[in-house]
Amino acid sequence: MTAQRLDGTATAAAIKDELRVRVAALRERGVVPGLGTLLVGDDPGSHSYVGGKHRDSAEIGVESIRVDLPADASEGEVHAAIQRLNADPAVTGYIVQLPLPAGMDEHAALVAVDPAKDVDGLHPANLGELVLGVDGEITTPLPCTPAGCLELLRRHDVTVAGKHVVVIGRGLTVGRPLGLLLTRKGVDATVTLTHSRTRDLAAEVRRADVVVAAVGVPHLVKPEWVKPGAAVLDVGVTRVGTAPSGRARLAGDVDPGVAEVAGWLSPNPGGVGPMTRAMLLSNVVAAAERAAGIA
Ligand SMILES: Nc1nc(=O)c2c([nH]1)NC[C@@H]1CN(c3ccc(C(=O)N[C@@H](CCC(=O)O)C(=O)O)cc3)C=[N+]21
Repeated sequence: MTAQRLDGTATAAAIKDELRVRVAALRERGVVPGLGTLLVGDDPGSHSYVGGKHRDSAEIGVESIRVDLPADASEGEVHAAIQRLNADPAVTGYIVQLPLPAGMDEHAALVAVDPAKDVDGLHPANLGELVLGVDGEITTPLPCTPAGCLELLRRHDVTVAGKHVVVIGRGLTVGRPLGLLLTRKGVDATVTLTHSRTRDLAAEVRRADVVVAAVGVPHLVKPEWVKPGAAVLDVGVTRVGTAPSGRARLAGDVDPGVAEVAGWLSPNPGGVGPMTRAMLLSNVVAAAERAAGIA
């Protein structure tokens, strides 16, 4: 492997160390931050991610409020749970884990979250700030995975200003908000946002200084597609079977051969996933500070 490793596990640990200090300061003032999760159904990936979020919270002194509903819960039950989380003073912020069971209206669920408690940064009011607040500092929570991608690059001194970033995937949680974030003043990347109808994806990727793959197609990005020295972030993850040990076999969006061509590569697991969780905690701590009147 020639590419340098964009180590999300180590970077997330450093961020958690910083957050632990801020949580201790809040607790000293009698403010106890709490992270809520609402999980509907039994998707194994979702269960694993939600478990990780609560483990991280415990590590830095953030309380956990976990609400799990069965796969056959009604839309009314989901919305009742959202209203309880909105009203619960122990919940500083919470997320509605996606995807919701097939047929359930995800947009309606995201809109029902109190924007002040939306630590996913996915409420339309908060996503709207990414579009409308182009110039100034924004104080609303940023979507966790896009923010995690930028922070992972920043903490490895990989700059994006003036560079060409090709994002693969236009989904709500990663590609679409990442494009908005990258083109903000002060970040200043030039972005190509590609998707399933892009005509020649390989040609787009070849022009990229930075590639972010967030589609959930195993090993989509091939070594021949990558400009030598480019930075590559492998965001997507797909369960591709079960190992003899019983553990899920996971595959990222980036072919392992890319490590021979890229200048920087985020491992998967151990790259953007832990950063997503660190940014979620960062949003919770910032929300608690805002609620306590701390700048
Ligand atoms: N409302 C909402 N917000 C989300 O942020 C959200 C979501 N829904 N739905 C699903 C995706 C996916 N996601 C991940 C978070 C952490 C890891 C993570 O920590 N992964 C570990 C491995 C964990 C494992 O082995 O299962 C790693 O990459 O090293 C992965 C994926 C958040 N998402």
